[in-house]
Amino acid sequence: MGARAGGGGLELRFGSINLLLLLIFFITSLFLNVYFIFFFFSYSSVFSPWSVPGWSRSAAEEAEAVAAISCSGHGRAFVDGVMIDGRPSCECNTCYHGSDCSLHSVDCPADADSGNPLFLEPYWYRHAKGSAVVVAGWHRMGYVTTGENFISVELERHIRMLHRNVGNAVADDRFIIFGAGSTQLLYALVHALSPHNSSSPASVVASIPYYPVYRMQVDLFDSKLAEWRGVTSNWVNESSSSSSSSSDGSMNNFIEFVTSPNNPDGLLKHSILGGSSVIYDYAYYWPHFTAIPAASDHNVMIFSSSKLSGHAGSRFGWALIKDEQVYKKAIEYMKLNTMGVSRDTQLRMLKIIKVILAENGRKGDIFSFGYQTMRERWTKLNKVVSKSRRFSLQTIPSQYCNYFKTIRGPSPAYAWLKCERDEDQECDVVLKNAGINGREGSLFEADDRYVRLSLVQTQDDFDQLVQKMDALVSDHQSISSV
Ligand SMILES: Cc1ncc(COP(=O)(O)O)c(C=O)c1O
Repeated sequence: MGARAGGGGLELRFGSINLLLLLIFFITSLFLNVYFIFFFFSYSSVFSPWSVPGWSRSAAEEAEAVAAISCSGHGRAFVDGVMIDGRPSCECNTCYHGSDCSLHSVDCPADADSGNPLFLEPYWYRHAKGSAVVVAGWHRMGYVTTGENFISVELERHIRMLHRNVGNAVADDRFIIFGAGSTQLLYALVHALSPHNSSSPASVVASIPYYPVYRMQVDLFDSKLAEWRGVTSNWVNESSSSSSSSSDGSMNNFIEFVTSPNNPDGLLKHSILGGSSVIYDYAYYWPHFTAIPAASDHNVMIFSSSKLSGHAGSRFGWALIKDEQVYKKAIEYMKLNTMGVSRDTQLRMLKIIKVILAENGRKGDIFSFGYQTMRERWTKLNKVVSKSRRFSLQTIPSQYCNYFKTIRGPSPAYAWLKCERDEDQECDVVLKNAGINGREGSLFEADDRYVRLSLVQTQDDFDQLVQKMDALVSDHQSISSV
């Protein structure tokens, strides 16, 4: 009995060991199964990594945490900002400082110099949700994208739609190229329009006052294909007579830049030479800055997101081109120069243009917002400047706008201020002494009695400009009344 009982105890012991082994085997197998299933879903080529939910969550959380950093309404923090105390620091507007941009320097000069289009920043704050883009680590790592010549098919389609909706340019049945800002396209098109089989270079010209980068690029690249020849009006007779007289095509090779509305004076401009090689720079041909009298339909038209949406930092521009040969030469230039525009930029611009299109025509769309902001600024500055006869501003006529379907007043990107007194030969010095930094007329090959004042920067920049201008004008009034 005892022996049997002992044998039964042994059996029981073996039974428990078996059970334990079984349990260990079961747990190990469970663990391995979970591990392999996880591995399979995470790294298998059948199920891509983006099928793992929540992979963008930490990036979104990081972006939202940085957006929540308070910079007192006088600055902003960015995810890639300089880190201080473990978080990105505030980047303050001009004349504001301190860790949260709350301190204002009264003696600081107003910055009306640059064309930095931050007047549109508040619009994008309002549309933060719709305009956010998630860029995965593996997003379009290769050189290619959906279309030929490194161009996104969808972005191209949306750009054409945008022109159709705004009515500022004929974009259908036109070739399109993208550039790293319109800056890159300016010279790409000079190159493309230059006759490659002529014995002498094309003459590149523009009308005073003109955007100086045209001249600077032609001079810098110093190509045997194109040469800067200065002011368009000097060549009117030459270009019309030369076309018949020259056998090698030397003097009729004019490339004329036309900026409309013009930087710096905001006026709508047309070609003077009337040739076929005219580059229409339409960086500002959007309802924020001008009435849109008609859809333009020229051979070469350049646009820029910098002044359309305010995303100057994304460096994106495009050109609409009628002639296939010109297009091919421009594409060749772009291929050798940068192999197209950053695919990350194209992704971001697609989203931005989608938001613009979705809002298009609604109350508060980007064009209404842009026009209202620029119109208010222009009206305010005019009121201050008109208090004294020492200064004057350019006159821009009110005009019917096909976009707003009404006659609208001027809302230029820049004030082209003139010092009217004989002794104020250098207007920018007069302004500098009053704490206003503008851009002197001679930079645009105009008289130094003129200064360009930027109206497209932050509201803080504009407020400081108006305040300093008011003080200058009031000062002059009190002196002249003594
Ligand atoms: C008339 C004009 N064209 C072109 C540009 C270049 O713009 P972006 O290279 O930012 O597109 C500017 C910039 O201010 C401009 O004023």
